[in-house]
Amino acid sequence: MTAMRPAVEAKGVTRVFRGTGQDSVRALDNVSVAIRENEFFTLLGPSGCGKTTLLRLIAGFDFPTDGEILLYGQDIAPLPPFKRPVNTVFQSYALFPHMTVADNIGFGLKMLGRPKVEIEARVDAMLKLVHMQELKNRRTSQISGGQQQRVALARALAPQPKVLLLDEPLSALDYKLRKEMQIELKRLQHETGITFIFVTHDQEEALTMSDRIAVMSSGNILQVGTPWDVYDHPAERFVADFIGETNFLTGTVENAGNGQAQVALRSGAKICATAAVDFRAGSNATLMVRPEHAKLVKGRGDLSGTIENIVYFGTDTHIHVRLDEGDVFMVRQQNSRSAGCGFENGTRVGISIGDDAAQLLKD
Ligand SMILES: Nc1ncnc2c1ncn2[C@@H]1O[C@H](COP(=O)(O)OP(=O)(O)OP(=O)(O)O)[C@@H](O)[C@H]1O
Repeated sequence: MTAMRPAVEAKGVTRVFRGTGQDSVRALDNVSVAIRENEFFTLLGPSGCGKTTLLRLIAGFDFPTDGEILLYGQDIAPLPPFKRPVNTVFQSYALFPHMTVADNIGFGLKMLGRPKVEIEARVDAMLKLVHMQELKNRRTSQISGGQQQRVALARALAPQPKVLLLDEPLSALDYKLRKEMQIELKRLQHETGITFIFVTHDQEEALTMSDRIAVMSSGNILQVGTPWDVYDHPAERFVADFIGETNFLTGTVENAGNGQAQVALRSGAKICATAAVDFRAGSNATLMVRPEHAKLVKGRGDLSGTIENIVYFGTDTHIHVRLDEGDVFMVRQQNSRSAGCGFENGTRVGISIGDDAAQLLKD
């Protein structure tokens, strides 16, 4: 099956930046990952976790200290950046302000020495792809940020790379435009069939756009999975905490097996949880419960506490409950037009955690 063939593979890649004297930074630490052909693959993680470093190694702007990068099974170490079937869209766009939109888009093809008629046809096709035909002869200094972003994409796509690397390409755009461009990028990836490797530290952007996400921290990939995998079945606490909002509860595992566990909470309640790895009975455990998977009840629940804060968000309401054990637990309720959330600050409430709501985590 061609769809499963890795387009890009990192095998045991380490990149150490040596500073002056003793200090050195291990930006990537023995990273292995396989990115499939035609995939929208996202590298997600906090600032400094190594996302850009991995992208630069794939592009050929930098070299691994150890390990190798394969493109369709071939080690690409000997290939300089311009010989790799890979192109990059930078955060800054890096357009030429004195050139027209069309000349910017055709620039890479011109550098490759392609014939003029081919360049013109390709530029027209790219203008159509990014819906910019009308602005063909404008200088890029005379178009908006969102339009510049489209030109940068068209320019990177014009030479028909097999892989497109995108380093936080939407971060300079305002919220609405960013949302529009997210949909636009998905459409472009779908229409061109090119493998996209997208870097972001914005978890919402990663969840909405990606086929699969690699969650990174301190030079390591902690989990690779679909948006659903990493949101609903995070393998460890860092992933659960970094993606979306979540509640953590501590308890003791009573029995576990076959991906399930029963955990006794400090409140005395017993909760059934899914478990990505095996846990031994008697061990201490951290449970994760997403705020939308818990329910406030007026009587007794699995947990009990007092409402401390109610925050209205339009589509939903976040209700913060101070548990009797001391921590704050957040419940998210969807709003309806006809009624408020039905609770008030200072009210004693129970929190009910459904059978399928909790996940046991590795710390
Ligand atoms: N040329 C360099 N020399 C020394 N250290 C570097 C160099 N480039 C990156 N680093 C360090 O390597 C680590 C990873 O950096 P990288 O740029 O890959 O992170 P990132 O996840 O892309 O972060 P951001 O989201 O802030 O762009 C950081 O600690 C960074 O300071």
